[in-house]
Amino acid sequence: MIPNVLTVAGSDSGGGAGIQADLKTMLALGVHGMSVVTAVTAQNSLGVQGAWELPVEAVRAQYRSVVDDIGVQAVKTGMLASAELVEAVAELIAGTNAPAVVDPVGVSKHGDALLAASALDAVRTKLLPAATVATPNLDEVAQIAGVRVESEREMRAAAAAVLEYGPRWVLIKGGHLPGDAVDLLTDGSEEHWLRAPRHDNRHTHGTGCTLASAIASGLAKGRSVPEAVVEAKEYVTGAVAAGFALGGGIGPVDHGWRFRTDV
Ligand SMILES: Nc1ncnc2c1ncn2[C@@H]1O[C@H](COP(=O)(O)OP(=O)(O)OP(=O)(O)O)[C@@H](O)[C@H]1O
Ligand SMILES: Cc1ncc(COP(=O)(O)O)c(N)n1
Repeated sequence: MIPNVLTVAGSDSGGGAGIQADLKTMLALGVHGMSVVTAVTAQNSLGVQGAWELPVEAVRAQYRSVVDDIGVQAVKTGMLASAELVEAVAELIAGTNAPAVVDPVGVSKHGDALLAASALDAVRTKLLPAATVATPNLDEVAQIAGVRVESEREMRAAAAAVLEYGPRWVLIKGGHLPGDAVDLLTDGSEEHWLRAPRHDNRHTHGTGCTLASAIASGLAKGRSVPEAVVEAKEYVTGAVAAGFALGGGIGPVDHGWRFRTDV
């Protein structure tokens, strides 16, 4: 049986992040990808030119259509845009009997806001408690938990601060620190450090979405959280290494890097 994985996220018209990155990752990792669109962005390699949220009713209806008939073995959330959408999605995933990977997307790589400041409280009190794994980057940790991380050592305190909000596991992504690309996975008792060489490639659009979707795909296949995260890290590291130029700015990671034999 092919496991079903659902992404609840925003559309990136440029195809590098959001829903598009999620579905490509799911295909590459051998699961059936499905989507609930929360917002539509006009986006390319230069930034986000516009964003439009969907009504809560449209988000709920998409979710129910998928879960009630097809069923899901894992859910991933990304851009949720507003407090109203965060609350609705948190309630939906809390009521679904499947692991949830929550990527608390705050701003794009170019600094465009993808979440209203007024939604942060709902992220802390509703969304994070419903997460099996939360995957904040360092900017999101600062926004959500008020903890600034400037060195690998400080990632431990950041993880503890995020775990206070109730996710079962947290993966602190250290992609924005200099040096190796180091992430910390912990549930408060086990600690797993994931280290990969930093690829000196500016075409890294979509790393966060890709990593979270890869984790959800692994969980849907029945992997444990640490196993799914190790495999997802390998996948995203290869995708960053193969990232390619597109447009005039930051190009996407290559979701198809494992399939390429002809370029
Ligand atoms: N240059 C790089 N080389 C190798 N791995 C990287 C690089 N940049 C990021 N990563 C890895 O990619 C994953 C995503 O981390 P990152 O901190 O970039 O997430 P993000 O900030 O949510 O993504 P984005 O910056 O695209 O919004 C992590 O596993 C991180 O270590
Ligand atoms: C619609 C949408 N969702 C998420 C991101 C962040 O992308 P990432 O953190 O993977 O680079 C984005 N740029 N656009």
